[in-house]
Amino acid sequence: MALVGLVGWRGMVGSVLMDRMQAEGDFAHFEPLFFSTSNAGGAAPAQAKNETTLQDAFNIDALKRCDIILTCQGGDYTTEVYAKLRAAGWNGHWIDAASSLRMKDNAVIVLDPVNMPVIKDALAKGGKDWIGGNCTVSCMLMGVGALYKAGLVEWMSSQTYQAASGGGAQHMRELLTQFGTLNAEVKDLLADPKSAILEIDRKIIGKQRTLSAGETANFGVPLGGSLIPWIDKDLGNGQSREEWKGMAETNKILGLGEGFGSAAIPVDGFCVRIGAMRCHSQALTFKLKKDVPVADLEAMIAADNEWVKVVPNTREATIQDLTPVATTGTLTIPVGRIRKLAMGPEYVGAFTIGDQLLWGAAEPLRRMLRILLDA
Ligand SMILES: NC(=O)C1=CN([C@@H]2O[C@H](COP(=O)(O)OP(=O)(O)OC[C@H]3O[C@@H](n4cnc5c(N)ncnc54)[C@H](OP(=O)(O)O)[C@@H]3O)[C@@H](O)[C@H]2O)C=CC1
Ligand SMILES: N[C@@H](CC(=O)OP(=O)(O)O)C(=O)O
Repeated sequence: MALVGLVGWRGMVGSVLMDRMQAEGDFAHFEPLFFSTSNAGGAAPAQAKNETTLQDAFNIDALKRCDIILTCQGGDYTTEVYAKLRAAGWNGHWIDAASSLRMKDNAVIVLDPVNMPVIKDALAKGGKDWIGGNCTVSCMLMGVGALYKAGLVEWMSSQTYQAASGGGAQHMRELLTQFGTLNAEVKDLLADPKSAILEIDRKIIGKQRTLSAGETANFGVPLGGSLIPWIDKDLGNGQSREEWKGMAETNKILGLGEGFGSAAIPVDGFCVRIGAMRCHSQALTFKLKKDVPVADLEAMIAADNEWVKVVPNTREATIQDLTPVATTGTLTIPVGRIRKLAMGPEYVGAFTIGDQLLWGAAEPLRRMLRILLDA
């Protein structure tokens, strides 16, 4: 039975992964070896079989024992360990949630319902590095990948509404703390139905502008009752790194662009942090290569995979089924608001949502592990 090293299993992404692996019976297919960066020698979780002690996640000899390593520990860990491990002669499979290795030539961005042919091709050529995609990109392609697969997309623009969880657990806590502080500021006024709304508004903006450093330590500015139109690093060319990933990763996942000897499809837009908990939403604008009826587009999207769900473009269906609240904790990828735009018959709009800890992070990794184990 393959020995699979699990690193980062108790973090937020790792915990979602462990839950999914448990639910799918994955542990029956391998011998797990649990690692820790902070508690080597401690007790491994209940899923451990023969190896019940936590291994040191920085111990190259311990890591070298594994046939496969799956890490959700983060980019700093990958940067510190991966090269040393390969330099020490380890030739196993490396599955990783972090972005560090994604754009390396020998790495495949894994999203098998969308790019199984790319994965199979790399496997046949001896590929060993399998990296999860950026959460917005993975969720978007799970929703509207059908249009790309059909070769219909001339370009796409995405405007994202990204949840606090994308920053990590502390960001989710900070958002809720801010909401609590704001509510407390106007609690008495809210309880009085005769109080003036502009007085409430004045007190809220006053509080938002004077939140303590501790209450904005993670986002840097207030997010509760506001938004932040910048995610990840400043690339210095007007684009954020999160926005850059949209085109770079979409094309790499699909096996398009320079590295594959074909033209890349332009993808660009703005990435915005909003006060949702763990679902990333996106408003998409497509320029299609030809005029395709909306009903045909809906049918193609609906038939693409078992998780995508076309939401009828009506008010009632949209507000019920096309929200982060409806989507959180599920593998369903709703796609709605599909309609022709005023710019012309080739211009199509759509809105899609995904749980960024499931399809956005843990699920593609879990599935890649099963692909390797079942090969
Ligand atoms: N958050 C996200 O939305 C996404 C994250 N990713 C990638 O996954 C990586 C991990 O993200 P995420 O899971 O959010 O990170 P977390 O901060 O939740 O967990 C990372 C590690 O922190 C350590 N840790 C320290 N204190 C605690 C604690 N109280 N509870 C749990 N773990 C603790 C654990 O390591 P140990 O057990 O060794 O101490 C854990 O594996 C990211 O850096 C990123 O590269 C990818 C896609 C989306
Ligand atoms: N940057 C994403 C989360 C993430 O971890 O992305 P990546 O895996 O591309 O670093 C967000 O903040 O919503």
